[in-house]
Amino acid sequence: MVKLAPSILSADFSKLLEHVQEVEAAGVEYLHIDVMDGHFVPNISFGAPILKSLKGKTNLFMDVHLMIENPDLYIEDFVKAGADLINVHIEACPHIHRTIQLIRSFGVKAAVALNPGTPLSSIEEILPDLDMVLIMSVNPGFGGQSYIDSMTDKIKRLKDMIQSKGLVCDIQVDGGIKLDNVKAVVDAGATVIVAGSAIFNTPSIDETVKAFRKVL
Ligand SMILES: O=C(CO)[C@@H](O)[C@H](O)COP(=O)(O)O
Repeated sequence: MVKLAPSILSADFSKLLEHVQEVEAAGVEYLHIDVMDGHFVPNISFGAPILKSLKGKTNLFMDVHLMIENPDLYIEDFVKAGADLINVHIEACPHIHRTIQLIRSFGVKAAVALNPGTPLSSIEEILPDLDMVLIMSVNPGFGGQSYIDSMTDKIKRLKDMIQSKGLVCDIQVDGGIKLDNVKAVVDAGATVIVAGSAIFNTPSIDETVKAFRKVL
């Protein structure tokens, strides 16, 4: 089954717990935590204390997307704060094998994200060590951008790469996903869908999640 991962970047932070409880009650599987440092991406979001504040208040799987430089320095903090999966950008990790081992040493799942302009070949060697690959379908930094159409073919090629190696690895897609394009993204091979503005900037989170579920 395709999993849904609402990105709290688009939530109203003054009602964060309420919003998290709403998406959980609506039946999503993951909570996508977008961490931005103002260096790797041109925006600052929040750090581990926000994740820690949700610890014990939700049973959602905590999917932490680190859009930061030097992620190795912060991985332990995010695990202690409640991360179930840590996702680092290949562009921010010169020693990606070591970074993946570091993530695994804390007993959580490991994923790597690729910016739209980064080729799939950059993760070929590390693919057997990953639980998930994130294809960014917008340039990271902001919610509410438009899906880059050429990413659909990239998702298909990643699916072929995973299958040809006989691996089991989730494909997450993030950026510009709406009710009207999510089916094409899933048909291409996505198994985990991130949606921020499409879920949180709607009159009814519950109805929107149900509408996504109907398409997935
Ligand atoms: O990581 C990012 C942006 O950098 C995403 O997770 C966005 O937050 C998704 O938002 P929408 O495009 O769905 O509004």
